[in-house]
Amino acid sequence: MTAAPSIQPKFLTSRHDLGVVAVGFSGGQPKAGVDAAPIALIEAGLIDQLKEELEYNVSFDGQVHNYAEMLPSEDPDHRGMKRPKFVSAVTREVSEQVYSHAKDGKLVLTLGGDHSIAIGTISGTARAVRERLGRDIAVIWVDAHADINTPETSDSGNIHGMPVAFLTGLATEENEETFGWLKDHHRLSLKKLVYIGLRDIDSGEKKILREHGIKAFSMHDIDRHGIGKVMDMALGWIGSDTPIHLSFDVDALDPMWAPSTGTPVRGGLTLREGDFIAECVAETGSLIALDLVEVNPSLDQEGAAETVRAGCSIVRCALGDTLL
Ligand SMILES: NC(=[NH2+])NCCC[C@H](N)C(=O)O
Ligand SMILES: [Mn+2]
Ligand SMILES: [Mn+2]
Repeated sequence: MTAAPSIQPKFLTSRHDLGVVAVGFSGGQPKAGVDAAPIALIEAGLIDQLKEELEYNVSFDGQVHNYAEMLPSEDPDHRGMKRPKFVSAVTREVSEQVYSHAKDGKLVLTLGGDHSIAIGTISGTARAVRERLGRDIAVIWVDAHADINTPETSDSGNIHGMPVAFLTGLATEENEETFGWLKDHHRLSLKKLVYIGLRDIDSGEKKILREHGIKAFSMHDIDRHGIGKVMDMALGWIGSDTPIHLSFDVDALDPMWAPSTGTPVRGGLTLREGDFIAECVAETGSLIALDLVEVNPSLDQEGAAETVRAGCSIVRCALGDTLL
């Protein structure tokens, strides 16, 4: 039996209030099955643990949204993007759901879904925090990938490789139906973005990271300095007076710990390093939102239970489970 976390939240109304959004969405990439992740995580007991062991008052409508009714009748490629209208409509809806929790000062946990859903989650918290506290948020993006392709630099056309470009305004669109709904109040500053765990970055993305001087700690940096020093540097860059949204792609972990994911890359974080990142963010008291994405139980089925377990572990650590 674990005792409740001892975190002192700096930007939330209460230590105990948690909004959960379950996004069973796979339209940002081509592989089916990532939409089943929220159910798998919930069936593994995640939400019950948050209620019973970590003593959160969980607001959750009990629904895993699959957004099938939002599927547009036609959705042709646009600037090379696949399913642009569908992803735009779903992320817009997710943005509203996350916003409605965050505007009340609740911590928000979103269970994905592929990483395109971060267009919704981060825009939702950015807007709520601006309205509620008059501040900008920071984002810690833990991932093997940078997901900062613009439609033009992307080789795949998969929108789960583009969320950061849309959130930061590197990619923009006029049409409301294809991300034109993203306004300034939804956006994230490139200076408030920190990456951890990168090891598979497209050449166009490398150029973007360099040209904009984006703060990024690759696996190379983690090998060189150790995860402890990297977390000190990452959190030092953000500073102690900024609310943090943690967006955790399970493929940041080595496939040894999280094999069931759409774009696995070898040479990743150990589960302990992933948990440590989450614990360090929890310890700051600045966490306002957490995404866990890209768990796909139908890939590498022998590894699915392991991957789900790893995902649950990351979430519990970020919510304070392992802090004294
Ligand atoms: N969220 C992810 N797993 N993203 C993988 C992106 C892979 C590649 N960079 C692309 O643009 O398609
Ligand atoms: Mn990834
Ligand atoms: Mn990702």
